[in-house]
Amino acid sequence: TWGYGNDNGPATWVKSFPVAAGTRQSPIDIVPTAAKCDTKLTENPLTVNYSPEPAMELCNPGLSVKANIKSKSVIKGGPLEGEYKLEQFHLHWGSADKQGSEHTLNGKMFPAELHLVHYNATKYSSFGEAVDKPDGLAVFGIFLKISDKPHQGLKSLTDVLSEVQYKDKSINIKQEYNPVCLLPDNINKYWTYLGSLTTPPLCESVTWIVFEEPIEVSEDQMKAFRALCCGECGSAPIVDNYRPPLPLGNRQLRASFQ
Ligand SMILES: CC(C)NC[C@H](O)COc1ccc(S(N)(=O)=O)cc1
Ligand SMILES: [Zn+2]
Repeated sequence: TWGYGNDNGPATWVKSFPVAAGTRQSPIDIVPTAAKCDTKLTENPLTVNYSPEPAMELCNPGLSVKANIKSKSVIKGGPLEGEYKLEQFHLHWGSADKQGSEHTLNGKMFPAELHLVHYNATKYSSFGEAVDKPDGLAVFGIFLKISDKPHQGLKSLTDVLSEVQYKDKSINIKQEYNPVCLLPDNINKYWTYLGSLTTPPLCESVTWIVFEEPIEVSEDQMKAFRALCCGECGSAPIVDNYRPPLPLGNRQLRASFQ
């Protein structure tokens, strides 16, 4: 099956998923000077209405760590038509701080990138129905950068990652958890473009919203992600689970700010 190794990594995915060679693939390199500032985005602010998730499920599907959301947490506005409902969030990270993010900023990689995955609940009845529709999904991309202080919101997760160290392990976070704690302070500054899932099946169904402001995590929190395993005890660590950027091609990258 697909992965991030030499024999099954991003360059091989096109064999089983021909859309990998499509015209609206993700991630991309974000070049702020090439983005068009669109006042329609500022006039129609992005609004986030997340709710606390009681007993949030955290799992290790083998190539990342993922939290599944049951509560009604929704977003709308900005580039979006209709209301999009939060389905799950997960991360991509590197084996070292110099790499790990999927989107890059003027060619620079961040140590990690957080994805909050939403589906168009106005038009579709489930994530599974929305996942392959051109207006099906909206994903928040949030860069992580290293600071000497741990990220308090992520701490509830990084403190228990050892309990989902192995593939197919899952736990419930006891304390109720509101994913709003993962967002940067300023969500009014973002870039947006039409793209895809960054892993197979690579569906061209995502309106990407990548925030300019990173969230700050500690080196110890990065080490906790890097201690997760791809399989059972003794298997390789989950690291460098990122797809390198694809060409923007004819797409317009829009900015919500000057
Ligand atoms: C075909 C469906 C039902 N299964 C899809 C599978 O869950 C993968 O879903 C996803 C969801 C989000 C992303 S990303 N990195 O672009 O945010 C990638 C794959
Ligand atoms: Zn992702």
